[in-house]
Amino acid sequence: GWGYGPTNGPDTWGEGFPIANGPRQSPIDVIPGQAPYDPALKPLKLKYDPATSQGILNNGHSFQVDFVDDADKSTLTGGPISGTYRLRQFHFHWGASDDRGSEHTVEGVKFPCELHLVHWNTKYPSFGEAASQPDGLAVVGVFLKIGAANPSLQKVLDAVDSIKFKGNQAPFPGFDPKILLPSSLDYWTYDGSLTTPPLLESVTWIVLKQPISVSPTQMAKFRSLMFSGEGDATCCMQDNYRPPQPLKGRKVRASFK
Ligand SMILES: CC(C)NC[C@H](O)COc1ccc(S(N)(=O)=O)cc1
Ligand SMILES: [Zn+2]
Repeated sequence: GWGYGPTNGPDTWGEGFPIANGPRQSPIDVIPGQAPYDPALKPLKLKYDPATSQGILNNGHSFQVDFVDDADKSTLTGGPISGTYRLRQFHFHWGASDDRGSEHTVEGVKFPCELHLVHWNTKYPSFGEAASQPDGLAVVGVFLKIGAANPSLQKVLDAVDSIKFKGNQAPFPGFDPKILLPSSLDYWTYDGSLTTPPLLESVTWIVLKQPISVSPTQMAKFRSLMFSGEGDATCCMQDNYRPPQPLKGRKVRASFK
C-alpha cells in the first residue's frame, strides 16, 4: 500500500489515486503577498469538549487522537465555512530532521511538524459521507516551530510509547485539543484536499499563521514511533509529509491584514 518510502511515496500515489494530479490538491506553498485580506472572512470559532476525546492510534502513516463525533460537542464554526463542522480527529506530519516535516510551507519555509485538526460538515450524515463532498471537511493546520518544550503537546507525546507500532491504540480520555492552539487564530484559507490517499478534494483548509513551539527532544519523541508492526522494520515513523502541490489558479485568502 501507499506510504512515504522510495517505492510507495507521494510521487507514486497518482498510480492508485489519479486525483493526485487534480485541480485542488493539498498541501500548497502559502505566499502571504499573494493571499489578500478578505474582510468577509469571519473569526474562527472552535468549541471543544474534552469529554469527547476517546483514544490514540498508530495508523501506520501517523498517529491520531480520535473524538466521539455523534453530537455537536466539539465543533468548528465561523471562519470561511458556513454551518457546523464536528471534530473527528487530530494528527501530525513531521520530518526525519528539524529542517523539514510540515506539509504546507510559507514562501518555501518548511517547519519541522504540522498539526491537523480534522472536522466534517454536519449537513452530511457521517465523516465518510462528508469526505466525498466538495464542502465536506475543514482541516485546521497548525505549524510547529523549534523552541521551548510545549507542555500541552507533551500530554500527547507522553502517550506515544504505548502506540509505538502500526495498529497499536490506547485510551486517551479527557484531552482538550484547544490547548494545542496558538494565541492568535489568524489564518490563511483555500480549497484543497486530503494530503494522503484517497486525496479527496473535499477540504476547506484553514492554516494558522502563528506556530506553536516544539523542542528538539519532543521532535525526537515523534520519531520514536514506527510505521510498521512489531518485528518488521528497524527505523522510524518520519518524513510522513506530502510536498506542496500546484495551485492551479486557486486563490488563497487571509483573515488578517
Ligand atoms: C475517505 C474516508 C472515509 N477515509 C479517509 C481516511 O480516514 C483518511 O482521512 C484523512 C483525514 C485527514 C487527512 S489530512 N492530512 O489532509 O488532514 C488525510 C486523510
Ligand atoms: Zn494531515
